[in-house]
Parts: sequence; structure tokens; C-alpha cells
Amino acid sequence: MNNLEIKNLTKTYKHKNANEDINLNLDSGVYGLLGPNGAGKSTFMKQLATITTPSSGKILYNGKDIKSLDDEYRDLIGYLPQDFDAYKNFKAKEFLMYMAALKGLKKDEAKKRVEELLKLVGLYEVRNKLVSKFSGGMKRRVGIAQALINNPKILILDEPTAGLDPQERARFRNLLSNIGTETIVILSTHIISDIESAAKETIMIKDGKLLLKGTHKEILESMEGKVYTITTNDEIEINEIQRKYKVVNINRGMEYTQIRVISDTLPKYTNTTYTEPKFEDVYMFYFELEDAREV
Ligand SMILES: Nc1ncnc2c1ncn2[C@@H]1O[C@H](COP(=O)(O)OP(=O)(O)OP(=O)(O)O)[C@@H](O)[C@H]1O
Repeated sequence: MNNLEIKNLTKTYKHKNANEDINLNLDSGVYGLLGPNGAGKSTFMKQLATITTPSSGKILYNGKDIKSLDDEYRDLIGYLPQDFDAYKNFKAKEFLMYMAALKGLKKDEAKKRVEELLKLVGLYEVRNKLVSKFSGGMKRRVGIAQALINNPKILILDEPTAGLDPQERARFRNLLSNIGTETIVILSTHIISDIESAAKETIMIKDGKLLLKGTHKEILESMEGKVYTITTNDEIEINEIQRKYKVVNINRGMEYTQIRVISDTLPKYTNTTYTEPKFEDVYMFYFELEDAREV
């Protein structure tokens, strides 16, 4: 059994709820935590990682309060903080060996694990190079490796793809698929494509509150009937649509422009068709639609 139960989790900073009454039940698998800036993702993850304590509510691991499990729980966690910075004067392998020692791995075991991880994150060839000479993506990979060092049962990755280029993002998605299926992986992002293929479920939070947790299918179903494509070649109309609606994308063709919009009601333009929702619509629909509804 590998289960996390989050019950009425609330974290208050100076009268403001950074997390409010969050209830979730998580089993092994990858969960994408999605939300705009300031939604409360890091706060949520910090509580799971025991970096900060809840103001109220609790977290249970396999039915037991993590407060009472204490180090027993901490030994099961791997955590990549948002602002992770490996000690720059270390070489990659040296740094991971150091982290392994902190996690209590014996020397032989540590050597083996560090070697495995350097290969997994694609840094084996540069293992004896200074981390300070690494690119942002490589540093992030060192961060992911250190989070994996103790073979965690719960892996918490706070924006693991922040600052990565498309190639590094693809590499990260591959890496994720190689992390054991026996682990609860929670990764935060505001880039929907990072979790589209990798996550079994997406958890959305906004203003500190849980908005929705669901599989891709469930999330797409929740947007059913709200995505439209308007086809036009009238520039005045195009400008008006951009003002009135939340536009997911504009596809300018030789003769016509196709505009994909999110709307609660059928937009009243001559050539408007209902469109099957896609994952690319999720962010706009859940986090930016309110402004559009006010129009
Ligand atoms: N230590 C703190 N003291 C006071 N307020 C805080 C603290 N940490 C977070 N907050 C506030 O709590 C809210 C949630 O912040 P949090 O960092 O959890 O959001 P986030 O979703 O991770 O955002 P981002 O994507 O920008 O990192 C924000 O309004 C933030 O300003």
C-alpha cells in the first residue's frame, strides 16, 4: 500500500489562506499539480514534504498521521524544491554522493545508486564536472537525481521543468516514465504539456482551493460544449473576437483565419463550429475564463 490522504488541509499566512480545506486521496502514479502563479502549489508541496506544517487539517500516509510517523515518513520522501540550487562548488557525482550520505545510504550502496541516477538523468558523462558550469536544464536534472536518491515512495517535484528548453522538457517526460510505478509522484507546473502525457491524473488548484482532480478524460469531459472554432477573414471581427473571448489560439491561413475560443455560450458569428476540447484548452478554461465571463 502506498497512499496519501490529505484531509481539510489549510495553511494560513498572515490571515491569507495559501491552501484552504484541500481534500485528496493519492495512490501510486504521477499526478500533475496545475495552477497559476500564487495558486498555492508550493505551499501544498512544502506541507507534503514536511518543510512547513499545516495550520489545520492533516496528512495521512497509509492511514497514519505523518506527524506521528516523523522520520519514518521523511525517509520515504524525495523533494525537489522550486528554488533548488546544488552546491555550486561540487562536481555532479560528488554532490550526489554527499546527498546520499545525508540520506543515510552506506558508501557502497550510495556509489551504486549515484551511478544509476547519473545515467537515468543523462549526466553520467559529465559526472566529474562542476555543477556551476552546468546549464539550467542540467542543474535541474541534478535536482531531480538528488530527489530520487533514497528510492522515494513519495516524490515531490516543484516545477521540475521551470526554465527548461523544449528538448530538456522532452527529456524530463521520458525520465518521468522511467520512475517506478510504485511511487506517488506529484509534480507542479503551469505548463500543461508537461503533464499531458505523463500524469495519470491532474489536480488543479486556484486561490488555494482544490478546483478539480481527474483523469484526462474526466477533465476534457468537464469542458464539453465550451470550445468553439470561429472561421473568418474579417480583420474587424478577428479583433472583436480577441477582445470578447478567451482565445486559445489563432491559426492564420492564406484565405481564412481560424480562432479557437472558450465560451460558455455559442459565439454569434456566421462560421462558428463546436470543437472537441483538448488538453491545450484546460489552462485557459480553468484559470483565465473568469475575466472573459465578465465581458
Ligand atoms: N512564507 C510565506 N509567507 C507569506 N505568504 C506566503 C508565504 N509563502 C507563500 N505565501 C503566499 O501564499 C500564496 C500561495 O503561494 P505559493 O508559493 O504556494 O503559490 P504557487 O502556486 O506555488 O505559485 P508559483 O507558481 O508562483 O510558485 C501566495 O499568495 C503567496 O504570496
